[in-house]
Amino acid sequence: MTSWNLPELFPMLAALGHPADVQGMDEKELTRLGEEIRRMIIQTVSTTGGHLAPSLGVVELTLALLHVFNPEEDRIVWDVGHQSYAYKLLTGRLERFHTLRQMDGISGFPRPAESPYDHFGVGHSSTSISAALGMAAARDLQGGKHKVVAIIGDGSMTAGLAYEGLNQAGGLGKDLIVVLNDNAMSISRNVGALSSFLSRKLSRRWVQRFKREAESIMRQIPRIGDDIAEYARRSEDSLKTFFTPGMLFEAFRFTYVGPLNGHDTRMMTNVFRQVHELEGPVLVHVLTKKGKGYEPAENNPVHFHGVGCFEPETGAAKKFPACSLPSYTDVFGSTLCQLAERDEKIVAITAAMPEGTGLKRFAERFPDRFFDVGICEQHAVTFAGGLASRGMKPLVAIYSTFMQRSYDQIVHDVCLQNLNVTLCLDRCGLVGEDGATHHGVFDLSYLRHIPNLTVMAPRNEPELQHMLATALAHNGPVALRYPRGLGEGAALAEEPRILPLGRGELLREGADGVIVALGSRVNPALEAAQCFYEETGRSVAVFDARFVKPLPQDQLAELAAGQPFMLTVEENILAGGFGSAVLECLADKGVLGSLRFRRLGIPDRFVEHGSQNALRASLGLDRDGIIRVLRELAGGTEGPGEA
Ligand SMILES: Cc1ncc(C[n+]2csc(CCOP(=O)(O)OP(=O)(O)O)c2C)c(N)n1
Ligand SMILES: CC(=O)[C@@H](O)[C@H](O)COP(=O)(O)O
Ligand SMILES: [Mg+2]
Repeated sequence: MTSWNLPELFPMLAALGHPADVQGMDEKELTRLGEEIRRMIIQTVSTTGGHLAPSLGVVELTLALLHVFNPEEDRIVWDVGHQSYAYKLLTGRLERFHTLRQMDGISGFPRPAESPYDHFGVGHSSTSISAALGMAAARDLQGGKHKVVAIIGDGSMTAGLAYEGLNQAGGLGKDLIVVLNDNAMSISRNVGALSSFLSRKLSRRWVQRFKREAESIMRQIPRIGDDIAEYARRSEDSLKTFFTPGMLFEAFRFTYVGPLNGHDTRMMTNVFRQVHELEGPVLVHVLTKKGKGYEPAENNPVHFHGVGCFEPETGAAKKFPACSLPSYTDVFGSTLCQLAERDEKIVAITAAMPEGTGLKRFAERFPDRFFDVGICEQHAVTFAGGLASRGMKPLVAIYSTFMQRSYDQIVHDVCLQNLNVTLCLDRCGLVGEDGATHHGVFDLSYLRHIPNLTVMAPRNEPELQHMLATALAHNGPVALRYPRGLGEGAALAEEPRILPLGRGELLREGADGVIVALGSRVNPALEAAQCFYEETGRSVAVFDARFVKPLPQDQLAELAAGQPFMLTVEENILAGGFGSAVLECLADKGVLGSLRFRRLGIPDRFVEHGSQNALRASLGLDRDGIIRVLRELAGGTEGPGEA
């Protein structure tokens, strides 16, 4: 794509000198520009992967916003930001758009470090209203006159944080515009009472019938019935207002406008111009279609929510070398179904991500024991606590990065009460192209210090099976973390077994040093030790700790005895992570002695986007990185400390 002749293929996009140029365009030009934007997004994402359907759904909305609001002065905050590709194309990133989500390329989400038009960093949902309100409060304190606009999806409106923002906005009464992009979809079909409320269809027939029946009832009221009926007839439009979603937002003291056709640019620009002059908080409700303008995505918005490379002509996934390996997510999902067949107390909870967490099959097999709570991670954990308090065995499957939202619920509503809740943290470690907002690199540090909680990580597929069985059989809360992507190719176990708690496994003997690895880093450690032996004749032991809590303390103390060095390897931030736990253990046992000790993990900074393998290599967490540290330790040289 770098060789594309942009002026030839995308003349209007290429001619855009400044986002404000959109303001001078007429309806025809905006339509043509929208077609170019769609074509660019489809072509680019077909080779880079990314959030296709969300971005295609807001092309007209983005054009209407930039036709009325000037991102030089006005502040525009996208919620999640996965739908911001059109916005990026219109705000100076056309030339770099082909680097989308690639290492050293532009991010898949708005990032202030990337562009002055990205007014707030997003990626986790439902933050836009709070952030926008903060910007409005700053504006008013600084005597500013610009507008602040948040664009939030109906799925993101299921999170409590959104209502915390609405509530304060209504209380403060500041000028603030919230655009609700309602496509009736989260990643899957949207769930919850709000979703059905928002999508309530006011059929003319239903309203007519309601009016007839209501009128006949009113007229039966003695003496005053006719007057009331007349009054009701005159206030007919309040009937519609009463039944539109407006009443919900008006309860938050927002002026409600809508619902509008979110693909009618002209009409939206007219409405935004009027809204621009309104005072106080305003909510504009637009109805859009996820994947609009690309039939495969319109027909399958779930698949095309976040998609890998595909053939633009058909939407078919681009075939990479046939790979039959199951993903960790697949193994999790199938094993859970196997265990749930024989234990009806097992129930499963997702926060709007049944496909991503591998719970789709469980939902189909055990519909009564499956709960999609919407994008409500905090609620999910406390809801599980409630289930466990009544003897159920709830399992909460939430990506590591999103589980960060549930920290207090894990402490207060699960571990403090020592409840049988299993937390399954998928996407732990470096997730790749989603980048800094999505890497699951903090969970070991935010979990291992919580009393009563067991924390473990599998090195391969059968270990995941055994750990899931162990977790669901354990009396007390358990957290299980595993990476995004394919497994190691280890044969699945016919029958998952219960592991001895707090016991690791020595996988390779050696007296010339020892590597203590965890989860996804165990196999690279084994490969590194073998390469190091072939290179130097030195034999380094490799130990899979399996448990971060309870740590296999006695095994670690025995392992350290007599060894020249110990190296820990984890895909978690070093601060407070697994290596820290091992170091604390050896220090507390007084066995550090003259042992040279090094920790390999994520350094004290946020890691950008790129492929998982490229990121692991850049941080020295792959086989070659581990070999480099073995050479330093064997040579007695102290390395640079944290990578
Ligand atoms: C806190 C949090 N949980 C989960 C996600 C994963 N996620 C990303 S987009 C999305 C659905 C958002 O739905 P909506 O806001 O309606 O946007 P749409 O994709 O429909 O445009 C989810 C669940 C997230 N980004 N943040
Ligand atoms: C935007 C968002 O937060 C999700 O769509 C996320 O990108 C999904 O990640 P996976 O692709 O790992 O399921
Ligand atoms: Mg939606």
